[in-house]
Amino acid sequence: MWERSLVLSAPGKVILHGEHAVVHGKVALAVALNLRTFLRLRPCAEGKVCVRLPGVGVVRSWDTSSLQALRRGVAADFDESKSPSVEQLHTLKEFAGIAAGASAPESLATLAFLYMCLAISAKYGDVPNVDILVWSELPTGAGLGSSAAYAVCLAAALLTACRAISCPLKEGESTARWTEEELTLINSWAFQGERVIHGNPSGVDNAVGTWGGALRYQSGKITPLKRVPMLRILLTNTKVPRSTKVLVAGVKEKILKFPAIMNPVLDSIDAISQECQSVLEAMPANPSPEYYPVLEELFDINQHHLNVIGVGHPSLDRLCRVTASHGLHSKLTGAGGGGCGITLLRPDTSPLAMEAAKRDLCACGFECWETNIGAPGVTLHSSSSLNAEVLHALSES
Ligand SMILES: Nc1ncnc2c1ncn2[C@@H]1O[C@H](COP(=O)(O)OP(=O)(O)OP(=O)(O)O)[C@@H](O)[C@H]1O
Ligand SMILES: C[C@@](O)(CCO)CC(=O)[O-]
Ligand SMILES: [Mg+2]
Repeated sequence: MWERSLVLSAPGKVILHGEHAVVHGKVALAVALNLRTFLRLRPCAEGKVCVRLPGVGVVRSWDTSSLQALRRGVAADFDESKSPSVEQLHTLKEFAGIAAGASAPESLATLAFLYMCLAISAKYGDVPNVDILVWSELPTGAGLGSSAAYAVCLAAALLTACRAISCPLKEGESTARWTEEELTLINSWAFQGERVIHGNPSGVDNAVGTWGGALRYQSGKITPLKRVPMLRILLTNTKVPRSTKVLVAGVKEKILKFPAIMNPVLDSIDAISQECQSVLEAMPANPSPEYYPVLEELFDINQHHLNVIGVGHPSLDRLCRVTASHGLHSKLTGAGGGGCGITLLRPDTSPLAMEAAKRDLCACGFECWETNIGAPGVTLHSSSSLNAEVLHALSES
């Protein structure tokens, strides 16, 4: 029986370099964003599991006993190292009334919840009677890792409710984080949730959502960057919807069709990530403008490569043209095909030039904002540490 009320959160991410190539074993550099997904976990007294996901319009509840029965029917061998099987997902879809090929946000979010709830509780005990509310500052499906932040929050909440990990927030503390070992477990289960949503994720997004900061990621190996300078980044959401799952599948198809053409492009993206890492680690904390031409050129080259592998979009071309007219360099971030782009701001970019660029981007119907990067990973919060907007969103019942 779960008795406490908890709030936890995980950050979204920005990929500086290496999106898509990272799915094929290349290096990616990613940083946590100061926009987060929040989850409130409360006991649900009447033998029920309740889930509210206002971001994707889901309000569902199930009897705990029916989930226990479903769990026995799906398979007993759930593990954080095992991918969800086609048969398991098929059974869960039938149970939740989700059509076979459904890929709508609410269907994927419900399926990921059901899978993680059954799999985690099968490994660590009974399905807990919990009431879960998820609210996010992140736009959904825009390249900022909303699926991973959601999966990391679910993994942390469900593992805590099943007592597979501790509840480290002490009386009087405003925030707390889990141990490295517990974070590793949260990350592994979040990866399974990402698999339900994405099909074939690399794991970079859930790693950043779990550990935060700035990371180099390659084939499951997570290395925090030695030193990250204060980078100013303008984030622009083109608001063109797209699905990471579809884009990742499209790149795979292109590689299979033209291996001799596509593999060198992926190798070049890998080299860009490595070059960028060397430059970042050599930069002082408050870098002077002379470091920027290389970073800008790497943005330009990678943006061309991402177009070559088929994940560009006319809206992203426009974003790059608009910022270039103000002397600024941009690339898409995340899966592409629309969604968000990032623009590197130089220390000597004048406030006037930035305002002019923002005005022109907004005139295209885009939304933009300057971001802080390197936010903390998954975190437990006391209610008193939450700002008014988050408290308001989480007090909806
Ligand atoms: N706040 C949320 N509540 C419930 N489900 C969410 C939430 N945020 C994201 N999701 C799930 O994640 C899906 C979006 O994932 P997708 O990977 O396509 O985009 P993204 O993670 O925002 O971008 P990227 O993977 O390129 O960084 C949604 O369709 C939904 O199923
Ligand atoms: C496109 C991709 O590389 C990043 C999505 O944020 C997919 C992944 O790594 O899982
Ligand atoms: Mg995603």
